Amino acid sequence: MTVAPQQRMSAGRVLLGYARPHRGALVVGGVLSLATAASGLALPLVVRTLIGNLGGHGPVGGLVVLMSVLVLANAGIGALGGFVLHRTAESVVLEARHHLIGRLLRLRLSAVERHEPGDLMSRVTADTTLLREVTTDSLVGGITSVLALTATVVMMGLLDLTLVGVTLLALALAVVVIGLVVPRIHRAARHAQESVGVIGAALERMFGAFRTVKASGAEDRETERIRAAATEAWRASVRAAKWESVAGNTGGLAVQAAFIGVLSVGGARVASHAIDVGTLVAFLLYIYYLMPAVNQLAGAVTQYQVGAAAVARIQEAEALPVEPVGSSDDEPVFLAVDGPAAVTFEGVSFRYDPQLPVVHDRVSFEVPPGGMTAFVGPSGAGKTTVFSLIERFYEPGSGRVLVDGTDVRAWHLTDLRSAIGYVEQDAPVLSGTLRENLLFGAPTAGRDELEQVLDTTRLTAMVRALPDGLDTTVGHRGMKLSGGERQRVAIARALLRRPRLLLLDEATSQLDAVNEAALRDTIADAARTTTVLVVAHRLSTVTLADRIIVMDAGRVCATGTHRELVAASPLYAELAATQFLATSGRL
Ligand SMILES: Nc1ncnc2c1ncn2[C@@H]1O[C@H](COP(=O)(O)OP(=O)(O)OP(=O)(O)O)[C@@H](O)[C@H]1O
Repeated sequence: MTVAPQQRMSAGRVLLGYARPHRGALVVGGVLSLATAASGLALPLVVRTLIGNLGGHGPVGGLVVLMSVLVLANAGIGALGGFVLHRTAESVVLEARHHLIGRLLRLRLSAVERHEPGDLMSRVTADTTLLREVTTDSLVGGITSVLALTATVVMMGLLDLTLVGVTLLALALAVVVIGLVVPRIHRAARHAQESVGVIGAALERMFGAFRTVKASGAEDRETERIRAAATEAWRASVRAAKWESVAGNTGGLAVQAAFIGVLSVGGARVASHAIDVGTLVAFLLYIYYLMPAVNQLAGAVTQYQVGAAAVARIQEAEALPVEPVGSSDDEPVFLAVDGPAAVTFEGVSFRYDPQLPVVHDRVSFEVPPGGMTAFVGPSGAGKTTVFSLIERFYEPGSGRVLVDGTDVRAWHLTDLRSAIGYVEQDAPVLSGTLRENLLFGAPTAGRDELEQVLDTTRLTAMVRALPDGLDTTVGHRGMKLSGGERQRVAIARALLRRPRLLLLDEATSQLDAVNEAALRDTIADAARTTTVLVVAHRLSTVTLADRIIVMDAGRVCATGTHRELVAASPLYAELAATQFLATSGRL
């Protein structure tokens, strides 16, 4: 998954964007960190005075108390500052997650279909988590370490400029080495995060088809796939750790080198009376204080590389196309009409992707309001795609899809979808209670409506037989419901939205006689109050239809009633004779 360069903001700007709402807390955390460093910086000056006073040249007791106070203040302020910064870092992670989640649910179907769900999930979970360290280590750590470094060097400058020169020379070497290592850290971190995405995708594939994996005896092979992805993530992380370690220790090494240089040059300057011993000791203590600041800065630079790789992956997910909130011309059409809706296809041509074959080739038909219309045709004829275009999951390449005479692109998307009830072929049951499942599309529906819909979908008896009635938990993907029950639960969910248009993609699986009759009655009842379009796989459904649209290879090849089509359409006659499931004996 890649994003055009012009769409990309620098990782730093993106991070600042996430951090902006929390800038107050960041500043407080940063100031507390600085105060910690400052209280530490004062210590060498006190030490210098103390050494000067030793041997009876001045008071010592008060200075020892002052040193103790500084040490305690250093610890207390440090702890508070650390907490404030970590809390803020968590808030930055939350900010990034909220932003990303808000976009993910509005993604276009085509964008989601072209990506591994597990990888998309890892961008919300794993990649955003990395922003926590980036915020504390890079954003705040970077700024505070630069300030602390500057302050330390200024304090050193007040003591002796020659020794400052020696110190900076040693530090310059570290800058060169870290500069060389940084791109390697970025590449390794990026690779590690991609591998975590691959683990997510592999897990999703395995859990998504758990029964098939077991039934196919593919446990070992799938385990190997996931392990391979995990090993790849380990390998890349170890590579990143290696370069991070080089960068981190180069900073420490430079400070040690500065220590030796200052000791040698400083010793010579003490011998030549250019500076006194107290100044040299104070200077050496400052070098000791330089160590954490230099290490922090090196950590900030390396963490930034990890964060930049994470930000790039988050940005890729955010750059995926989302559905328009309003209509295409942004003038919402509010069709506050009740009752069944009409549907018209006017010369609709469509393909899912420019590289894929045409799925609809100038499809035209008209469905008046009310009644039941069945779409039939061989597998792959483009029947389900009709529903996807009505729902505006995709847009036609040419031609128009009209609902109630208005192009679906002119409808406000929310209005359009709230006018439609859609039952997918493999209707999913969401984890939760039966009640939650039913109210999913209409959370405010009342008890009476619920009972009425249960009645329409012939579910009342089943619900009564359940131990907890509507509050029975239906497992992950509705494993506790039969195929027929699942389909009727999905129809009930759709009907509770009081749709003006019900799109029902009939399951291809065989149903028992009871479920078959229940489904048939359900559809007949629904067609009394709403326009029902059914992708039909059963003869019992098509014989019920007021009109049947026969599709073949992306075209409408015949329209009529069952009786008319059996006589007029050879394709329909063949389908009726050979392909429809569950003949109800009404040919
Ligand atoms: N999301 C998609 N991305 C790419 N191609 C798709 C997608 N959905 C369907 N297709 C392809 O479009 C063609 C028509 O599919 P569609 O689901 O509309 O057929 P159908 O008539 O409903 O078939 P069936 O009766 O088997 O459900 C098929 O060749 C299918 O492979």
